[in-house]
Amino acid sequence: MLLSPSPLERLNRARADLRMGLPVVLTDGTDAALVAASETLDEARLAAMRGFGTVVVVLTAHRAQTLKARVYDGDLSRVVLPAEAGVGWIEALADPAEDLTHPMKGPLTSQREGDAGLHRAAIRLVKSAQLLPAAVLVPLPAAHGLDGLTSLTAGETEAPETRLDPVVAARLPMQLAGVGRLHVFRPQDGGIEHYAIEIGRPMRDSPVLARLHSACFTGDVLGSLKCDCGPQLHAALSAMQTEGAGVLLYLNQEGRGIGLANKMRAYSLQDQGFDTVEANHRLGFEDDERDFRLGAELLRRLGFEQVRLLTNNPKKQAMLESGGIKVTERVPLKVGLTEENAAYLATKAAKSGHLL
Ligand SMILES: Nc1nc2c(ncn2[C@@H]2O[C@H](COP(=O)(O)OP(=O)(O)OP(=O)(O)O)[C@@H](O)[C@H]2O)c(=O)[nH]1
Ligand SMILES: [Zn+2]
Repeated sequence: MLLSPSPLERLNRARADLRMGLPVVLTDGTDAALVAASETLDEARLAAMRGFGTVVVVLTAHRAQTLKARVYDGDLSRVVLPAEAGVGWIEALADPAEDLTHPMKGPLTSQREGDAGLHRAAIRLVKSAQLLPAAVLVPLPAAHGLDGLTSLTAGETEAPETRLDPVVAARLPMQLAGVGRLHVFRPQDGGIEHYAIEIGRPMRDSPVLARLHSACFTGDVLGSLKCDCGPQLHAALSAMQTEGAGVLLYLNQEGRGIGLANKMRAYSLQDQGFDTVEANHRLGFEDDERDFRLGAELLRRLGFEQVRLLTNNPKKQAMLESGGIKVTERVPLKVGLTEENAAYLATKAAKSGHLL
């Protein structure tokens, strides 16, 4: 029917459902399962899920290793929910906040038999909802229909490259960069908007000075000393002002794509002595969960094919190039070193390939 939601629309609906604590149905042709996010599931819905059979908590291998749970599926582990365990137990499994003060007790039993395809899709889904990467899953009898719940196939949880549509652009005079134009772009999947700021009147037929800046509420807005984002943002705007032209993409990928709530969880772990990469792993994330295809798509939409990229991150350059944008030059952006962020910057250089 013309009015029914497309796979992409159902994907975005599923993310909203999980954030509300509502389970969704995942299928893969032969099997089906009910999936909820560990972080938002309540006791009543957990009890209803138990009615279908053995419930498992799906953890990423990173998180499972921290908890010493066995990993039989490569990148993830399916931990069986004990009969007496409730949502508090699930939360302790998912959230490392209390790992040191209240270590998980008792051996964790991981499932070994059967296929983990739906479990993998479940992790992908909760991550893309910017929740803790731990899902609660129970197999459903194949023919079981659950009215009103959003249903997706495992394949549909893999977000295709997001198309972005221009919404509006308007003139913006700025302290550091002079007069520019701010463009707002909206992803077709209904996700969060991203911004592009054109400084001056950049030409389309020569490489433009460009910055792809990932949102950092703490650094950009609050002037946090834990990272270098604020000074980098300001230095990029100033460089574009000096040059008379440039384009700054402000991508809403807070916390290298894990969202502010998870970034603050990572900061708590950093206060316990873990570095920025270890903290992401303890939470169950990869070092960097950003999708830089977005930047290439935005530049193309604005008519830019070649850039001189302000960055210290060679991966950004590589991703842009694989997205079809020619990077004629990498322009280093080394500003904002403080006593508080020296270790953070050193870790990025040692573990994430950033150039010092
Ligand atoms: N997960 C996590 N994210 C962080 C932490 N500190 C900063 N961030 C995020 O890291 C991202 C940094 O973005 P950028 O400065 O654009 O990228 P970059 O990889 O540092 O590369 P550059 O172009 O060299 O700056 C932002 O999304 C910040 O919110 C942290 O300790 N943990
Ligand atoms: Zn920052």
